[in-house]
Amino acid sequence: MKKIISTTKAPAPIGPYNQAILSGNTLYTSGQIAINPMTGELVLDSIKSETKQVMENMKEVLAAAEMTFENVVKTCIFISDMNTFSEINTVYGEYFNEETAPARETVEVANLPKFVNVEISMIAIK
Ligand SMILES: C=C(N)C(=O)O
Repeated sequence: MKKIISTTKAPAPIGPYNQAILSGNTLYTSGQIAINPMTGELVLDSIKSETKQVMENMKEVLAAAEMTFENVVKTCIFISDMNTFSEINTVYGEYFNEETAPARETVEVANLPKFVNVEISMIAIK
């Protein structure tokens, strides 16, 4: 069974995808970028504020599926510049308990939608 997860508390999709799909007990989120859902504007002031907006958006997507970061088992971080890795980790780490943090990969990519600097997707289990 495939259930579409949707919330106005996170940015609306900017293409032909949904914010997340729940399949059984598993939630597959789309990649979040730093769009402020209230204004529709990108938050690109600093890599830290950009990462925080991404994580806040993701928190709302998880909440729409009645989940939290505690449910997350895997994440994928796409970044435009590996030199920002440390700052992204600092913000990202504030959302997870170090001992139960999910599996993850981080990859530098040539470009991201809307020319943002970071995009994060997650898989979570209920
Ligand atoms: C932002 C996205 N997740 C996308 O364009 O696929």
